[in-house]
Amino acid sequence: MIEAVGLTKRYGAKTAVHNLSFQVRPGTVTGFLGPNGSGKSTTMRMILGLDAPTSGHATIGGRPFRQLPNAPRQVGALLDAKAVHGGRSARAHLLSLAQLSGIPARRVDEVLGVVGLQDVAGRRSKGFSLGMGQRLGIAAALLGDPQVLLFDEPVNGLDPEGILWVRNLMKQLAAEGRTVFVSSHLMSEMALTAEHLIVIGRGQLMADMPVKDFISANSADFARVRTPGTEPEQREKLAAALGEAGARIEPEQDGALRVTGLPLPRISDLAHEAGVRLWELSPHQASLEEAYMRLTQGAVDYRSTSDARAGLQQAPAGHPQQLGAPHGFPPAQGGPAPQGAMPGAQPNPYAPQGPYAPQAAPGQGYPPPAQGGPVPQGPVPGAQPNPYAPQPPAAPMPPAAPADMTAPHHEEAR
Ligand SMILES: Nc1ncnc2c1ncn2[C@@H]1O[C@H](COP(=O)(O)OP(=O)(O)OP(=O)(O)O)[C@@H](O)[C@H]1O
Repeated sequence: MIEAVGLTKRYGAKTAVHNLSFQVRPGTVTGFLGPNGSGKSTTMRMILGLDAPTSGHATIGGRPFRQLPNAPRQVGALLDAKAVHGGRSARAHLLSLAQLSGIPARRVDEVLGVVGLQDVAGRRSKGFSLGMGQRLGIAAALLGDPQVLLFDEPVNGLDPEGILWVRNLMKQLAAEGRTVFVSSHLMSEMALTAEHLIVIGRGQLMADMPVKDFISANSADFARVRTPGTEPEQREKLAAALGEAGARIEPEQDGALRVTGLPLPRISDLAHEAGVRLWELSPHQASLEEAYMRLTQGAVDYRSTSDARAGLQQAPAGHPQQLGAPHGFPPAQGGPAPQGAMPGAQPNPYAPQGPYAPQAAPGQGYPPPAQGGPVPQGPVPGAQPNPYAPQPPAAPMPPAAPADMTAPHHEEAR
């Protein structure tokens, strides 16, 4: 078993991991999820004794990694697949690791077979593709036939067949009674691989639960309800009526309301009784990916901005060009129709309009999210919405970060 207790890591003013406590049990695959920069690798490095915690501690089988007798036989890890001497062949690399740990040389060929690199075992690893490098890293982790395995983003660079192979390998290792801790930022992949999830955002624990509980807690049915965009008071009135009837209401990014806890006919009746006209009342089910994005939305450090292209692409005279949006479609969030759209293109009649288009601030005017989630937090200063990103619903319940974690982020040299 892996255990973290109050694990905290600060790099100067940057808190990478904050007071993280969890257990990773044997016999199941535990997925370790979080957005980029949320502290997954740092946590794994602390578990493996490669980084010293600022406070708290991590143990494997009750002992800190550095106190484990013959650690490579007990713990295997894939942290950085590129951390290989490129001039060495795959076999030579594994042989050197085996020799350092007193592992018999014949084990090298066994693991090369397990990861499917037997035919390229004599090739220098610097010529390996990303996927081959990942396989070599996994081979190194398996070398000592350890009971505890940590994999940091093991499916990076793998093709679909490779991803399936990793998924089955993880499950098989867990079925053999091993402790398998796998990091990823792909919820969809973890939903297929892991039985238990630990989700972090900005170094803090956001969820620690079986995947099936995460699914049932987060992929509930909901209704989307939209009132005329030109009449904000209608939306307020409806939200109040639904709230009184026990619904949970969250604002969606396009100005609609996401309503859980009431069947559609009841919502319709309540709207009618309140004298509110509806422009939309539709049934939905939150996907797991969406649930994860909602959970971690407020804890995302890196957001892309739209590419203005510095005006480099000048439209030829007579052919006005709309940058950053597909021809003929209105911009996201119901802004004005693009000037110079394709001739004959029609505006989207369903696009949200007017003052409702921008998202209402979470927590303003609506009941707070159920289950006492942490305090909502604003977007990264200066961040622009990515017009190409899937549009998750409005901000749910991101965690309040410690003061020093909200400071503008600069990637520091590692
Ligand atoms: N040696 C270091 N010095 C300074 N800052 C660091 C160092 N290592 C990590 N950090 C910072 O700590 C934060 C957490 O990084 P970490 O690599 O653990 O995140 P992650 O969840 O693994 O990210 P990703 O999914 O992108 O790999 C980041 O902001 C990172 O820049």
